[in-house]
Amino acid sequence: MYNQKEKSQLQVYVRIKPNYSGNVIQYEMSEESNQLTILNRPLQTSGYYSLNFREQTQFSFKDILDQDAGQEEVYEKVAYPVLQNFISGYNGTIFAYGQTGSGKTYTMSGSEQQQWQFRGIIPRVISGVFDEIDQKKGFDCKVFISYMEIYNDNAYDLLDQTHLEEPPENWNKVQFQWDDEGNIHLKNITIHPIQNEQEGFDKMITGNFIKKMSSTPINYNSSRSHCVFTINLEATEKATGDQYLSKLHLVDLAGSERISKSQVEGTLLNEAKHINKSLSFLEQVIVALNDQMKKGVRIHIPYRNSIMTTVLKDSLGGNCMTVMIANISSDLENYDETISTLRFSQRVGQIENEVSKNQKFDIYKAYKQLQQENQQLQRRLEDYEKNGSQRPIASSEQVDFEDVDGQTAQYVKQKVGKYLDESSNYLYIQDLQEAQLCFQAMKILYNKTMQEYVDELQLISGKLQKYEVLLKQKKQRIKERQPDNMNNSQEEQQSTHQSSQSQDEQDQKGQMNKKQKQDRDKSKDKLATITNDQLENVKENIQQESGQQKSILYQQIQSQRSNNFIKSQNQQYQLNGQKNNDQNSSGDNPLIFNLYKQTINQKK
Ligand SMILES: Nc1ncnc2c1ncn2[C@@H]1O[C@H](COP(=O)(O)OP(=O)(O)OP(=O)(O)O)[C@@H](O)[C@H]1O
Repeated sequence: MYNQKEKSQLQVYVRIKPNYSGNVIQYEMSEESNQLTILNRPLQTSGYYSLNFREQTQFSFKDILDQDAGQEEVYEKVAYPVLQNFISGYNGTIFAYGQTGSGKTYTMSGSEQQQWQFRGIIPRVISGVFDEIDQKKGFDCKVFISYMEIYNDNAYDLLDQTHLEEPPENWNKVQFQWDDEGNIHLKNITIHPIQNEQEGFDKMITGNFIKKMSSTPINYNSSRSHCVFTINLEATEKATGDQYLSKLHLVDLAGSERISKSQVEGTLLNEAKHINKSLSFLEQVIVALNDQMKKGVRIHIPYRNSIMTTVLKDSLGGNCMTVMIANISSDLENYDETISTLRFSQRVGQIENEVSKNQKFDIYKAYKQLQQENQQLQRRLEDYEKNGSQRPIASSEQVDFEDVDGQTAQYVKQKVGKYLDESSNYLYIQDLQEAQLCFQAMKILYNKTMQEYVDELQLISGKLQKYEVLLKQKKQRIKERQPDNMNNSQEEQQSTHQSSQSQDEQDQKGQMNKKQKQDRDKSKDKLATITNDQLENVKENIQQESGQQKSILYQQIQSQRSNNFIKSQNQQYQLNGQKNNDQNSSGDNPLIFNLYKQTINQKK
């Protein structure tokens, strides 16, 4: 999107018409650099454009639309960017240039059979304009259409309904008038407001119909005229009342033709001469513009030599974003014309336009502003004459943001903002009024920043108060827990120690329990996997073991018995005096039973 006053190089696209004949120009395309290289040349060349071996065969473009490029792709790549700028208030031109039959009308209007899917740039732009306007919130938009034909260097209105009844020779010619500043004004052309795309299509169809009616039966299939379909947009910003006016020319030029080759006579010869003449005037304008650019000084550009160059004055070297489509044929028979179109396109591609947004000058607004300024200056002059010095501006003369429009207010605020945040080193002030606004902007910014600081400080102090209360509560709790002397604290320490000890013990216990449980679980798991044979083995082992134990016990009991027996015998002997009691030596002796029990328990 362009900002105010920017350089814009003319953009040139090449579109290659599909060729189904075997005799073709061979070419190569480089996708990265968008270069088209012609690889072969015909054995024999003749006619208008002479070729030699030093002929340029490599050409650069904004983009190459090869034979398979569809109408939608052409619209998206070529027309849509121009349309977007047009909606934003910049002038635009799209023109198709090329030899007869190379596809100019197909590109601009579409298929002659009127198949909707093959519609060209003009109907697509009409739809696009209304789509874009729908998105343009905050603006009131009005769209106007005019349609003009330039035939034999005369211009006619294709939307004048009277032309449907009158023969072309009775039609009013469009008049061109140049003002002192070099602007062109048209007379005898109707400009039609349209509300929607359907009304736009209706105008296009009406214009094409009138054009066809005017064609002689001989040139029925070939457009022998230049056609200029123009859309004007008037966009008014609702908030400010500012108006932007932009115009978009969609131009289908007549085909360049080699007279000797076409061998035409009479009317057709006359037409061909006019077409070639106007195209050569177009070429002269392009050459002059290139010259001007190279030299860097203003030279005369011969716009007035033909009506077509007059109409395209703004589009070539003026305030306009201009795009050219060079339509070429890849038929070897058209080699010279194709090379000629390619050469012409390279010269066009070097032209630079200077584009800017077209804001409508509101004379009433400007008058009011000047009146206000004048009053202020007069008062200051009076004061100066009275006091001999400049007094400060009285508050009644003070201008503030409420007195200026939204755009000015925003501009001043942005300027001051940039100066204060140091993205700009200077603060340029145009007049006293702007100086007042700058100071006010600074005051607003200062107050805003101060308010932000105050808010931040209040937030911090609130947080601090909260922390203070929490701190107090904590201190209080600590105090409450501290009784009169340190003993308590020792006790506290001890109890803490004990509790931590018992805690340790509990932990240990817990861990042991846990371990035991784990072991039990493990054994359970093991038991679950033991087979019957293993169980029998275990049983046998236990039996063997208990047998061994029994015999050990038996031996122990025996020895005990004999000891006891000896002891008791001794006692008996001691008590009864040498009396022998055999009863105490029996196996059912309670002493043996207890010993047995004791041993079993030990074993367990
Ligand atoms: N890209 C294309 N795809 C399919 N058909 C095409 C293409 N370009 C052109 N044609 C067909 O070629 C024929 C000639 O095209 P067109 O009338 O657009 O040429 P022109 O350059 O406008 O000729 P003139 O200068 O005589 O008006 C038409 O029948 C058109 O439908």
